[in-house]
Amino acid sequence: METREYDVVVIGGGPAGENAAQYAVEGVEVDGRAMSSAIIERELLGGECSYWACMPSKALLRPIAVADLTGDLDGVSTAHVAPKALLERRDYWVSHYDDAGQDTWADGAGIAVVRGAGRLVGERTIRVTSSTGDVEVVARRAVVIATGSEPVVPPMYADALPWGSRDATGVVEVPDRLVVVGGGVVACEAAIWMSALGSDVTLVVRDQRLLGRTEPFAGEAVLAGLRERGITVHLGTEVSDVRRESPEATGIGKVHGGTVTLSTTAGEIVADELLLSIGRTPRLDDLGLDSVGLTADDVKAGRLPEWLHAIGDASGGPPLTHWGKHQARVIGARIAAAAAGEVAWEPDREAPVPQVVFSDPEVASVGMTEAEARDAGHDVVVSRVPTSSAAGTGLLRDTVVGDSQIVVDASTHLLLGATFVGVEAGELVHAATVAIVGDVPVHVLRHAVASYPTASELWLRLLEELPPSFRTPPPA
Ligand SMILES: Cc1cc2nc3c(=O)[nH]c(=O)nc-3n(C[C@H](O)[C@H](O)[C@H](O)COP(=O)(O)OP(=O)(O)OC[C@H]3O[C@@H](n4cnc5c(N)ncnc54)[C@H](O)[C@@H]3O)c2cc1C
Ligand SMILES: NC(=O)c1ccc[n+]([C@@H]2O[C@H](COP(=O)([O-])OP(=O)(O)OC[C@H]3O[C@@H](n4cnc5c(N)ncnc54)[C@H](O)[C@@H]3O)[C@@H](O)[C@H]2O)c1
Repeated sequence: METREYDVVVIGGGPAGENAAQYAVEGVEVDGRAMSSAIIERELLGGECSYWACMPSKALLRPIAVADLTGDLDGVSTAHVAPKALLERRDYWVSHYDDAGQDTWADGAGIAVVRGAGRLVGERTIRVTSSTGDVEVVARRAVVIATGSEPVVPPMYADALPWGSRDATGVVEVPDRLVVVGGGVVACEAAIWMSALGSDVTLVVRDQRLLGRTEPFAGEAVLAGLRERGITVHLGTEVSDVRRESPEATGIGKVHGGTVTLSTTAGEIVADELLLSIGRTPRLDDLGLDSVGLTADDVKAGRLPEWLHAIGDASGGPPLTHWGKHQARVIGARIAAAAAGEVAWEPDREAPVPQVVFSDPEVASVGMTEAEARDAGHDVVVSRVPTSSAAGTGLLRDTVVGDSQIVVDASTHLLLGATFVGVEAGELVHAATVAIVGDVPVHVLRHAVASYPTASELWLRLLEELPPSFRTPPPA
């Protein structure tokens, strides 16, 4: 069998893996020789994010948001979604499911791409299996696991061949009636584009609220937004049985057989397709972890030998592209520094994780919710204002919905968390991320002047709503 050797070998070419392969070796020379890296990829280079997750979902949601906006702005004619053109836009943004562009990028960055499924067979050694035969790939210095995650499908659902997120983002046949199980991020985003494409959408949510990890007021605003679109949402509803007439694996985005019937605590729900979106789990099976004496739990807990690293969804951390890419930069710098006999500089604590949900209204958050901050023992002060309450936000639409909130530590005046709901939420949250990472107390943040009339002036409103004692440093 052919053996190839590189300094760094990354299993999985999603956004996390690609960044790790680049950062671990870029500009690094050891013993007068440039460091080398390889990515092992069994599907499309670019990963879930590029073809079946972030890119297609956002490509579908943006025109819908723009059409909605024109319906809510005097002085402009209302635009309407054109389903065929919307799917063509999706196809453009996923490069028609062709990864030639990513191949060109890897080539330009000097990263080797080994096609096939990678499996550890010993320390720093990976067997890559493909239709053209097996190759052994050896890492001189480090192996990075970046194999992503896959949707959770409990046995009760498996025989019905439900849609997963790949089917929703890759939709080809629009079912007349779509039932979505789950009330998280995928459900709240996919319900919007499936409804805009013409499906009659029903959400079945086990919890009493949507987007359970965010502030309750955010989930309430998204619930109202979905219902306003004519989407039915059953909260606090358990599914006890799933039946489907003639299930058939017809392919991604096509209807997978006959009528689906769900028995639920809200009654029987009949639909033409079922989208199951109840979370994802790290993809660590079939990776040969046992060959090096490890289990999936070791990977998720970070109990790894010094030559092995895990990043992105596979690491069990927050399953978000930007977080995986951040981990890749940190791990990449560690590998590069170690090769040079140095230790990479890192801040003394982990960065807060921001997330933007591209629902309607949009929800963006970073750091702790109020409840999480109190549970962690902080004495907190909270400021919440309507997102419409700055001139800059008010001007953006005729109807600005949602609230925005900051959570502040009462003794240090440091920001612990922030949540924005509504227009420009995804852009407004970055200032909060910067303030948290930079330890900027709110009495200093007041002096970061936002231009009038921009959405960022909402920060002024949030800071003004804090008690006056938060305008000067806390007593020593
Ligand atoms: C519908 C949807 C929308 C999303 N939208 C957003 C968003 O807007 N913003 C955001 O931040 N996040 C979003 N996410 C999450 C985001 O997609 C993931 O966090 C991200 O893709 C994780 O990147 P990764 O590199 O860790 O893994 P992946 O992107 O899953 O890539 C892993 C790669 O590893 C390959 N692989 C796996 N096993 C092997 C093996 N044994 N050998 C070789 N190759 C292997 C796979 O083929 C894949 O290409 C979304 C997720 C979904 C489902
Ligand atoms: N804009 C974005 O950043 C974005 C968009 C889509 C997905 N994602 C990522 O993808 C991940 C997966 O998304 P998701 O929506 O599948 O998961 P999620 O964790 O966001 O939501 C899962 C939902 O399913 C429910 N649930 C869990 N187990 C259940 C069960 N057995 N029966 C019924 N309901 C159950 C939960 O209560 C929750 O409502 C997210 O964690 C997110 O990080 C991010």
